Amino acid sequence: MSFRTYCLDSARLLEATATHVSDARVEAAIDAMVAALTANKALLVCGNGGSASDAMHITGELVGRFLKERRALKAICLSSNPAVLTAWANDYSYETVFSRQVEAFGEPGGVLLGLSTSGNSMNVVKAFEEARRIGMTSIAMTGQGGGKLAAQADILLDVPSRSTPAIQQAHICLYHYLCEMVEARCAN
Ligand SMILES: O=C(CO)[C@@H](O)[C@H](O)[C@H](O)[C@H](O)COP(=O)(O)O
Ligand SMILES: [Zn+2]
Repeated sequence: MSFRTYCLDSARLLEATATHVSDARVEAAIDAMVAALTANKALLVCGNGGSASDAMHITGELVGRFLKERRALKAICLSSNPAVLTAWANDYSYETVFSRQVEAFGEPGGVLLGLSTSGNSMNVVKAFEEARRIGMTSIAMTGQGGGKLAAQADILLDVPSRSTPAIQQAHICLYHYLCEMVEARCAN
């Protein structure tokens, strides 16, 4: 496949995502994030592999800055502390590395944003179970249908594809949009 074809396929998936993921669902995600962050409640973000880097990317935009000068926003990445991840996975289980941190940092009124292209990564699914127990709003960014996360998430943003890298590319577009809108509404 040529790079041109690859780019055109990626563009087609973005177009399909714009149709499949309704503005109403995206607005609901923005509203939940803004409500939490303006109340100084934490936004927790997690994912595995490429989605772990996405979780770091999102929290970097919000703690630091995206496009505007404004106050810091309380966004915490659950995928980026190797001591916590390795100790807990080594002593207990990898399946609970994120739920343990939701227990530590989560609070009623906060938000959990989980990224999983399959929607079936058990550590992300268990983090959503813990978020529900605590009384947090949960947002899942997934591939088509949402997998197991579809039944757990309050708000599902599912990219209509089964290709992990293609879904991740659409996730970047989605979360940059979320960051831009959240930053605009949390400007002061
Ligand atoms: O970045 C990639 C593929 O593009 C991989 O590292 C990928 O994120 C890993 O295989 C993940 O473990 C996949 O997990 P998930 O997206 O199904 O939750
Ligand atoms: Zn990748």
